Amino acid sequence: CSAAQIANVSLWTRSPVAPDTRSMPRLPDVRLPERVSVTNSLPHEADIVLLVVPTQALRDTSLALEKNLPAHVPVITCCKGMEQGTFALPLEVLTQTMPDHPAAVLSGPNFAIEIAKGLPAAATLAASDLSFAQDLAKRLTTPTLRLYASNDPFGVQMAGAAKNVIAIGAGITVGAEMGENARAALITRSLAELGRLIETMGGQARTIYGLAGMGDLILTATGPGSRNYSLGIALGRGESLDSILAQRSTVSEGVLTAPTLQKLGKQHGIETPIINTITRLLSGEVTPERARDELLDRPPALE
Ligand SMILES: NC(=O)C1=CN([C@@H]2O[C@H](COP(=O)(O)OP(=O)(O)OC[C@H]3O[C@@H](n4cnc5c(N)ncnc54)[C@H](O)[C@@H]3O)[C@@H](O)[C@H]2O)C=CC1
Ligand SMILES: O=C(CO)COP(=O)(O)O
Repeated sequence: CSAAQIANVSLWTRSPVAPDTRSMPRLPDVRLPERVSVTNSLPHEADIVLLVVPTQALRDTSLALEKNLPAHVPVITCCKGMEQGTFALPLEVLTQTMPDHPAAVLSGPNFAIEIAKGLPAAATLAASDLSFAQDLAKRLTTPTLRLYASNDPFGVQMAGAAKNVIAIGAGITVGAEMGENARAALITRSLAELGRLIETMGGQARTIYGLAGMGDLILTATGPGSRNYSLGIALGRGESLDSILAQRSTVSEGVLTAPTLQKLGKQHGIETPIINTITRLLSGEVTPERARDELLDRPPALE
């Protein structure tokens, strides 16, 4: 059956839902459908669970969920980041916290507000067992959200995490008024860099050209609705990272993912000049102008 036929959706959330308008602070102007019931208790039974919390909260949230949920229930992570300290991708976290649950990842160019409004979109549903991914994709596809199955969960997660870092870089080019050519060059060359990283670490290089890679990059490295991109714009204009973060109540995953990716690249001996530069920009080690000069000054290379 498709999600269009799923009768009951239970939304576990800490956020308040206005009883009269059924709207939430993070999704203003959207009325939750009547078939969505809102709860602040974790579920004891479900057909499928989607975990949508900031990556750094995934371990605690999934541990709490594991205590409640029977082992057969599939869990899908929608997180786009890497755990600080452990370098774990979301599915690795779930393998440790919910080892008896079949798990998958959902990722793609999907601003939550547009999905909630029922605007058309597509995404990738990935699991190492392709038939499991295909089954979940079929069950969660709706008339407005088309899901494609993939057997490269590693590549999909790396792409989803890394695109947030690149979106910050793209925002910086805009905030620092470097022009649209610079943003296009940064996005395009980042695809080569991320493809290298994914392939060397055991994923499929072509995943970077799919919805979770290029698709999400096109969205978040150009769309003002992206928190990572808008954070980059503010940084490029000269605001400090601390002051930008102090004004925000929701997560901008790229800030913590950048140094983690940089370390991973180094560990695996992979050249990641764009990720390294964005990491140094975030830590205040270089100015946008210096970063621009360093990237342009690199030795000649084949495309
Ligand atoms: N917002 C979007 O358009 C999309 C977000 N994502 C990804 O989904 C994940 C969550 O993103 P958002 O929902 O936008 O983030 P958010 O910052 O709005 O937080 C989501 C929910 O997690 C809860 N939360 C925050 N910290 C928590 C903690 N320590 N313990 C338990 N719950 C906690 C919040 O109360 C909120 O209800 C991120 O990895 C993001 O990259 C993926 C696709 C689209
Ligand atoms: O991942 C997203 C859309 O696909 C959301 O991007 P931001 O976290 O940058 O807002």
